Amino acid sequence: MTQKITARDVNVFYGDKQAIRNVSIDVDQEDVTAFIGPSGCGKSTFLRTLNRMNDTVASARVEGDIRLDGENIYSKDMDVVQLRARVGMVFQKPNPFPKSIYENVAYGPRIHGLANGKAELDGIVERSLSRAGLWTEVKDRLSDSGTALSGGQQQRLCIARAIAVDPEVILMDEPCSALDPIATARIEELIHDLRGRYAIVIVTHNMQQAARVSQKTAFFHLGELVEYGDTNNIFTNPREQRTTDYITGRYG
Ligand SMILES: Nc1ncnc2c1ncn2[C@@H]1O[C@H](COP(=O)(O)OP(=O)(O)OP(=O)(O)O)[C@@H](O)[C@H]1O
Repeated sequence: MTQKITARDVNVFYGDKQAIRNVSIDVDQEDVTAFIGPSGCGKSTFLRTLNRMNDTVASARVEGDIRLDGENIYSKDMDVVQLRARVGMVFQKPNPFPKSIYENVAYGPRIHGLANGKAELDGIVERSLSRAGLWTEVKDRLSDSGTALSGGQQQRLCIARAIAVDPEVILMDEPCSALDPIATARIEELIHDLRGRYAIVIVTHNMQQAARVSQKTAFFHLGELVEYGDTNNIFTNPREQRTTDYITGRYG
């Protein structure tokens, strides 16, 4: 297993309030890793440390060591725009730009200078939409607005947008929580298809979803990483009482 991300002794504060306590974790390249835990336990906060999205929150402070392929992502030399292309993110609520489907996907490659001319850009757009499982549905209406798509299609468009800049890691923060069961199933299938090409980390409230899509599961509680291991073990044979309590529905 190749470790794509290594995090050591990570603490996150919002002002005086500590949201993450001494979290250390390795994220494997080949796996889908799920972050689970009750509301407010810090899953999203920790996820957002992995591409420095917390930089956008004025009160947030991150301590500790987080590396992408061994490179310290909090070092002064790190180009955050570049980092967020390498570590893409998909949010809870689909958030396409109010632009055409084509532009939603083409925007990133264009600003990162990934395409040499229109034909190459067209190729990236087609490949990204195909990988996101959306191409056949939208290929005849690429100039329609991204916001006119259904919620599930919008979320796949956001995944295509992340894919378009050729990321190494995709972070997903409850990507299905605004979607119906059919759209959810499509995203879960898509996560299966994308596995291996990208390291994927998904925050989910839904334990069945974590069990279905992930190979590794991390259980967070009150800002701590209580237990981390193979998804099968976490759900069938957890080591910690707090994990047992959570997966058997005693809280959360
Ligand atoms: N921008 C912020 N400013 C201040 N406190 C915050 C901020 N964002 C999160 N918190 C606090 O940090 C803690 C962890 O929140 P976080 O959203 O990471 O948890 P979560 O496990 O993802 O929860 P949920 O599942 O409800 O989204 C909570 O106590 C929350 O109130």
